[in-house]
Amino acid sequence: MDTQVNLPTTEKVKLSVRNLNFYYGAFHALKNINMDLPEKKVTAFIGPSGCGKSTLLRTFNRMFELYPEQRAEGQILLDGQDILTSKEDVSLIRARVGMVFQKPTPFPMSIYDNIAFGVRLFENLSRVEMDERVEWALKKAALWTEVKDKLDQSGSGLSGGQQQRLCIARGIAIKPEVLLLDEPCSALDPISTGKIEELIDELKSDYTVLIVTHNMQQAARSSDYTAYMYLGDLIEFGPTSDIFMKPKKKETEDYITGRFG
Ligand SMILES: Nc1ncnc2c1ncn2[C@@H]1O[C@H](COP(=O)(O)OP(=O)(O)OP(=O)(O)O)[C@@H](O)[C@H]1O
Repeated sequence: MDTQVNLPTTEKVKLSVRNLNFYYGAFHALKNINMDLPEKKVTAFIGPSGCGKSTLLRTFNRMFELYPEQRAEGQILLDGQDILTSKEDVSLIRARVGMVFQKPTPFPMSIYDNIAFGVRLFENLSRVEMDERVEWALKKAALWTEVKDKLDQSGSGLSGGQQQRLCIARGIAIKPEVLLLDEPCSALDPISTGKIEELIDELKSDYTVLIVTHNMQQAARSSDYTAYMYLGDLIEFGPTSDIFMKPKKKETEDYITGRFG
C-alpha cells in the first residue's frame, strides 16, 4: 500500500523511508512503506500484534543484519544518506541510531560501566569527562538520584524500571541522533512507565524518537506523530491528534476505537 505522507513544511525530515520492503525468508513482512519522519519529534508506531512495527523499527539501524535470512529492499535515508546501502561501518550507524529493547538488558557489569562501555567505543574521554558523561546520561534518564551512591554496583541489581532507565541512559550516553524505543514500558509498572513517558517528552528536545507501543494512551500522550500499521502495510500516518481524533481511514478509526477484529 502506498501511504505517503508529506510532513508539514515546518518539520525537518530526519529519516525518509522509500519503497521499503522487508522479508523474513519468503515471508513479506513490510510492504512498500513510504514515510518521512520528523526531526526532534516523537513518532509512535501502533497496530495489532504482528503488523510489522518492530520489524520496521529494526530496519532503522540495520539490526536485522545479524540474521542472514532477513532482508530489506528500498531506501532508508538518514539526513539524505541511504543507510541500507551505506558502506559505513554498521556500528557507526548504530551510534547515530540508538535502540532500547522491550526487556531491560543491562550488561553484566557495574552501573557506571554499563554507560561508559558504549561511549568508550566511539570517544576517547578522560576519566573526569567520562564521569561527567555518566552523570549527564543518568540525570537525563531520571535515574541519577537513585544510583549516584552505588555506581560501582551491578546494573542487574536494579529494579526492572530502574534497569530500563539505565538502558535508556546507556542509549543516550553515546549521543545518538535518533533513539528507537521498542515497547520500552511493556515490562514496567505504572510509576516507572510514567517516569519513562516524562523522559521521552524531554528527550525530544535533543533527539528524534521513534517508539513502538501497544498502549494507545501512551501513543496519544507521548507522541507528536503516529503511524498505524496493519499486516505489513502502513495504513495511515499523521499528527497524533489527527490519527486519534479524526483518522482519514476507516481501518484506523476501527482500531483506535477498539472495533478492530
Ligand atoms: N524472526 C522472524 N522470522 C520469521 N517471521 C518473523 C520473525 N520476526 C517476526 N516475524 C513475522 O513478521 C511479522 C511482523 O512481526 P513484528 O514483530 O514486526 O510485528 P509487531 O507489530 O512488532 O508485533 P508485536 O506487537 O506482537 O510485537 C509477523 O507476522 C511475525 O510473525
